Amino acid sequence: MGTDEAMNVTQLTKRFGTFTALDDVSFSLRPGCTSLLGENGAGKTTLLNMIARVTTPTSGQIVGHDAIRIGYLPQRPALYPSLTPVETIRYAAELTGVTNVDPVHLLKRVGLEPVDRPAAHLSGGMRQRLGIAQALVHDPELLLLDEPVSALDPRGRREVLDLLSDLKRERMILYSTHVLPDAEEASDWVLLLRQGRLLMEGTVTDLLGSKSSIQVRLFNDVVTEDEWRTLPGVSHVTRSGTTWELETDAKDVTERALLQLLLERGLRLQSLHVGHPSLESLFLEVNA
Ligand SMILES: Nc1ncnc2c1ncn2[C@@H]1O[C@H](COP(=O)(O)OP(=O)(O)OP(=O)(O)O)[C@@H](O)[C@H]1O
Repeated sequence: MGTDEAMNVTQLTKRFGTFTALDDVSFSLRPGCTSLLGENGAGKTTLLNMIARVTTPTSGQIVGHDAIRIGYLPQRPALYPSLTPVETIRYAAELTGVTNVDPVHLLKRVGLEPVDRPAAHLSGGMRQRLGIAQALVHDPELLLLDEPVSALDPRGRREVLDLLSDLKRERMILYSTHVLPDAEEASDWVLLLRQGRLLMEGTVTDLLGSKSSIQVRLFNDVVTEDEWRTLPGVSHVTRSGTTWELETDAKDVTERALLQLLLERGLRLQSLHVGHPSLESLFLEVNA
């Protein structure tokens, strides 16, 4: 293991009967924050469960995870609905045999006031932060989080992603998500899983390459798919409802040509949004 690698996963495979949920996955976990990106059923939970030692691999190994303390926030964290945040932390500390935890301090660390309200009455974002605090009780060196933001509203999502960006300065984090922008937010490194296989790994910039997606909506939907396709830089055109999505590797050139086209045709723009390509088109790219 190199000095920068805290844990090595080697040829990890997990089968459930004849079904292979994780297939020959190898990577090294680095310091900082890594996101595990993949669609539903890609094998994210299966991988996290094995790193957290909840389940054992069918074959392959994980080297280094015995030497580090690991905290795990599962997809559906077990919070006792009737316990207040302080009681929740005290209970988690008792279960893990930790005696020196200051619940109020820990709750403040994750941005929660020690409110006198049972977990059942907290907002989704607050409950998730309480779950994170619970996973931090024994001061783990590696924090594993399974889809920590997917069930949250935009505000809760923002709060938790900001918290991860903050926490990654003091410990390693590995979190799973099926949404590309969530992977981009807090992570320094991304592992891309599909159907149990590790498709690629790298920084978000590596994964995206120079691809952008331009979403365009007109008041009159009169431009044809072929016309969008002939704009310079455009490699892929899809349509959802009245919105066209143009994938391009030269967004400025495409945008200019697009505006020129509208001007020439006297068409009015309803909305234009430049963002990342979808996860699906990333997969197409990798498989090409
Ligand atoms: N105990 C099990 N028995 C049989 N199949 C399982 C079991 N656990 C997971 N699987 C299957 O393994 C595959 C990967 O599941 P996993 O939960 O790891 O995916 P995931 O990427 O976490 O997806 P999600 O976002 O839906 O949680 C799925 O097809 C799932 O149905």
